[in-house]
Amino acid sequence: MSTEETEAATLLSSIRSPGDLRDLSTEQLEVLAAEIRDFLVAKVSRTGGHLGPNLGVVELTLALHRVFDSPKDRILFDTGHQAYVHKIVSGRQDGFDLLRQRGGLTGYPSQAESEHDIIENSHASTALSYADGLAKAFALRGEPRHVVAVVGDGALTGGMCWEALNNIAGAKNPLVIVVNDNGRSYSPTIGGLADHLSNLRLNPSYEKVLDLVKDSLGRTPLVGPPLYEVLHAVKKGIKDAVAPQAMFEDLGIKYVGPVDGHDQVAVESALRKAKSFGGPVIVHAVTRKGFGYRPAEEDEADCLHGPGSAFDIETGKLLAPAAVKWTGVFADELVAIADERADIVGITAAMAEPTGIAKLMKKYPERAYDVGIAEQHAATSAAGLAIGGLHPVVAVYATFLNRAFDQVLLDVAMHKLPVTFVLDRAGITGPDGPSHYGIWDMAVFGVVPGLRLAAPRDAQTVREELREAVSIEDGPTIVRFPTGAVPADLPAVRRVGGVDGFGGVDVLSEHERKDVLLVSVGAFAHLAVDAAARLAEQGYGVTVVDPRWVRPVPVELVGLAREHRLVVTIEDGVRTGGVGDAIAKSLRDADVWVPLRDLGVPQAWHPHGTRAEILSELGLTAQDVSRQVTEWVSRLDETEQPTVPARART
Ligand SMILES: Cc1ncc(C[n+]2csc(CCOP(=O)(O)OP(=O)(O)O)c2C)c(N)n1
Ligand SMILES: CC(=O)[C@@H](O)[C@H](O)COP(=O)(O)O
Ligand SMILES: [Mg+2]
Repeated sequence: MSTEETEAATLLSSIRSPGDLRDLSTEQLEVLAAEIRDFLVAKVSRTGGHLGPNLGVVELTLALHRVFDSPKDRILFDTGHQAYVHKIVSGRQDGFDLLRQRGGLTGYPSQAESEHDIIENSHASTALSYADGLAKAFALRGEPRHVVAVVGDGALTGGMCWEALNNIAGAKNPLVIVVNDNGRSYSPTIGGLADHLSNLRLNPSYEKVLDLVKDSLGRTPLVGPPLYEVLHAVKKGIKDAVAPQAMFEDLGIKYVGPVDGHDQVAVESALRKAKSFGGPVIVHAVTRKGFGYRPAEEDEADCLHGPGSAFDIETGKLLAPAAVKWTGVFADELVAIADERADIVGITAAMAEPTGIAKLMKKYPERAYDVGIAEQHAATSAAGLAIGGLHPVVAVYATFLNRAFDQVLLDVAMHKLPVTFVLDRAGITGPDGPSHYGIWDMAVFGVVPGLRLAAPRDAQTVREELREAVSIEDGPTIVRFPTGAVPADLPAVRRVGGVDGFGGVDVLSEHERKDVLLVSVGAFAHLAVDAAARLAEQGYGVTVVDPRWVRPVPVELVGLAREHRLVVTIEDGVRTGGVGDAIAKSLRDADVWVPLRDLGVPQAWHPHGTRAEILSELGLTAQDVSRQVTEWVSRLDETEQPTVPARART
């Protein structure tokens, strides 16, 4: 290893807390930045994670921790997916081998991991609101502590940011907002704000001219520097003409920038200026997502925003073989439907590729809208589209629709509008942890009057239920499915009920005995059929059904329940208020008193890990379900006929 490499290797390993950064020279910081980038690529290429965003904030994060004194000063990261460098410099380098893995580092800030961390919620556009509140608290308590919020240009398209900016400007508390402007969410950031920012960021003419002048003048000692200052003033003039600071400064928020987010000295200088300003101030840092790692810089789709698993360092390509995913099945069927119906349009909240809307956008660009990270707007804009005679399909991750409950309830459902919400990543997702778990939708949206919710079990039912959903014209529909590869198709042995191609309950497996009606929601179908087979080996007869449309509860389930001794439900969602609860209520309302036991996700904050690990820990496996049902049925045997065991009964 060369001396420089030896020094580099010891430099990063010598950083155990942010304080270790403060005495480093500019040259050492350059070496450290390179060392951190190597570290990020080496580690994330093995675990997967948010590589692109973190490569883009190396200098910025080092500058933040050199200018501010965390944790006395509080540094907040919006969304938090770009906090790996923050973790690296705050004593957690050793944890990266288990990044986003069960028992290892989370992929977002974590108060349990460090006193330097605050926001654990990975939902975008929240940091400025936290910052507003923190700054008010420090002001009220008379604590001279700085608050710094790092917010991406994508997150800045979220409505909460503007609610916060309005309050921050009004409160006038000292507060530093760093806009980490890399011009992208996943894909290029959309909207008027993005255009404004990009006008400033991407106007290479005077930037390059200025750099050229700066270099050449620097070599002419007498005339050089003063003339450069004059030119710089000219640039400021140009900047004032196009820069968005007018928008911010009219609000009462000072604007500093734009500053090259990869120029350590420039960033630190801007942050120091902001720190001493004494009021709310925005530092506009222009960065590049994936900076310093060619496969990320050249990745057109999303600059290697978040490879989900290990990838080849040379190419950035995932090592895992490509599988047919739920998302792909949805995307293909959506385009097929759009081919047939001109009224179908798609909406994404800055996640066209991850949700599959990109496929519709590619074929019908005029019929697919990227609204930015703005799920509430997406829902109500969809209401507008529906009123205008179209049938919008809003594709978001299940967890992100939580923030649009009011819009779905009162803007869409109360007006009985034909809007279809496709919720990808529904249920336990895994590596992104509790704020990404899409476990609330069947409970939360299940109470919306007139809303119908479907949970497909395989590719065939995704196609079927998506078509049923877009055929509904008198209210909203939800189609929800989990992350990952879609399982093999599981055809029904028969369908009970259903009218005109809508609804009906699929029987997936049955037995001559009718001990248990096992109601399997969505992707748990294979698990349920497997559990039933295990129970049959013990002599218990299980009928496995897939309700398909789970909210409101299909009436057919009441009749099926009557025929059995016990009803068991299993769902990839919270138990409280979930499908099991709703079915139990339906049985009571129908005076059907068959006992019901519901399996699902307990109402708690569940850790990150793989989807399989977390489901196993929750007892949501075929083996656990069959064991649990055996226990329940045995108890029934005892209460019904204490002396004659079930198996001996003829
Ligand atoms: C409410 C919400 N919607 C969608 C997402 C998914 N998401 C995660 S990161 C990201 C892009 C964020 O872009 P930006 O804020 O510019 O940060 P960058 O990745 O560019 O650093 C999105 C859309 C989210 N985390 N929260
Ligand atoms: C930070 C964020 O919200 C997303 O980038 C998320 O990590 C994507 O998860 P998937 O890997 O399921 O697409
Ligand atoms: Mg961005």
